[in-house]
Amino acid sequence: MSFIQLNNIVKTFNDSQRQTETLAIDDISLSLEKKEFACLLGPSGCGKSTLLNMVAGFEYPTLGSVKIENKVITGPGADRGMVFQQPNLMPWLPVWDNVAFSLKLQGVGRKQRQDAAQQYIDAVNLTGFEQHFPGALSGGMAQRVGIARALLQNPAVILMDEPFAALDAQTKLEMQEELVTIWQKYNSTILFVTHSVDEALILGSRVVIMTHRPGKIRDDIKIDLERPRDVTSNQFNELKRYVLDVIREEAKLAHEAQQTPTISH
Ligand SMILES: Nc1ncnc2c1ncn2[C@@H]1O[C@H](COP(=O)(O)OP(=O)(O)OP(=O)(O)O)[C@@H](O)[C@H]1O
Repeated sequence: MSFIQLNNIVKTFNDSQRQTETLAIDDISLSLEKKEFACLLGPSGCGKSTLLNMVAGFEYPTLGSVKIENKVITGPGADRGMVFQQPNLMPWLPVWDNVAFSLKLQGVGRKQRQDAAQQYIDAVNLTGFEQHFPGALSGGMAQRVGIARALLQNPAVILMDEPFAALDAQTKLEMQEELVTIWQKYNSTILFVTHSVDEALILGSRVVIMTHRPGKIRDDIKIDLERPRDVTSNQFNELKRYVLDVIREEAKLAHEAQQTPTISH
């Protein structure tokens, strides 16, 4: 039995005003093992975020089931930490208090929250910035706070929706390296949505490619490259060529299909 199981997922969204429904995901089955770092890659609108949100418990499948440790997911839980593209920090709270926000909600005292936050602040290389407020942080630093906040709950699974998309290239590279270190240190299972082939191949132990909408699994590739990944190596570039070919073919099919996104009632 796999750690996370998505079984025959179909997802439609209804637009009651326009009397239409969108078939976003069409029969996806996917299993993730513990400690996997799976990157979800696919064209815009293919349902990557929807799949992630179902594992998070923010969305539910129309058909099929999403299970973690063989239990159907019925809502968000502390076993799953989410990191979004924007970290959505509380501007009136210093870094440490943002990181430990879930403990504040549980009524945990200040000293305990501060102590609990410290190891995660250190893990994301923000030592010394504990008392800074979000307004004084760069984009990369703010995203580090978001990651530390997710880690503090010691989740078995970290769900990441394009967390580095808004960062500059240099910061992105640093954050990718740090994330791999964190993944190795905390033995996390990560499901990571990205648009970037390079990012998927730098991070993933597995890259799952989706088709254009309605999303299906187009390819599922195990990435055995040594870490840290050498983006200039032949093996990296062979894989990159392969993935780019699949994506180009998918884009061509999408263009040819010229499919209308909605089904009228
Ligand atoms: N709450 C919603 N209501 C209606 N339609 C939705 C909703 N959420 C997603 N969709 C539709 O479902 C499809 C899949 O959306 P989703 O955001 O999962 O795709 P994505 O692959 O993450 O896209 P992108 O890469 O552009 O972020 C899209 O057509 C989107 O418009």
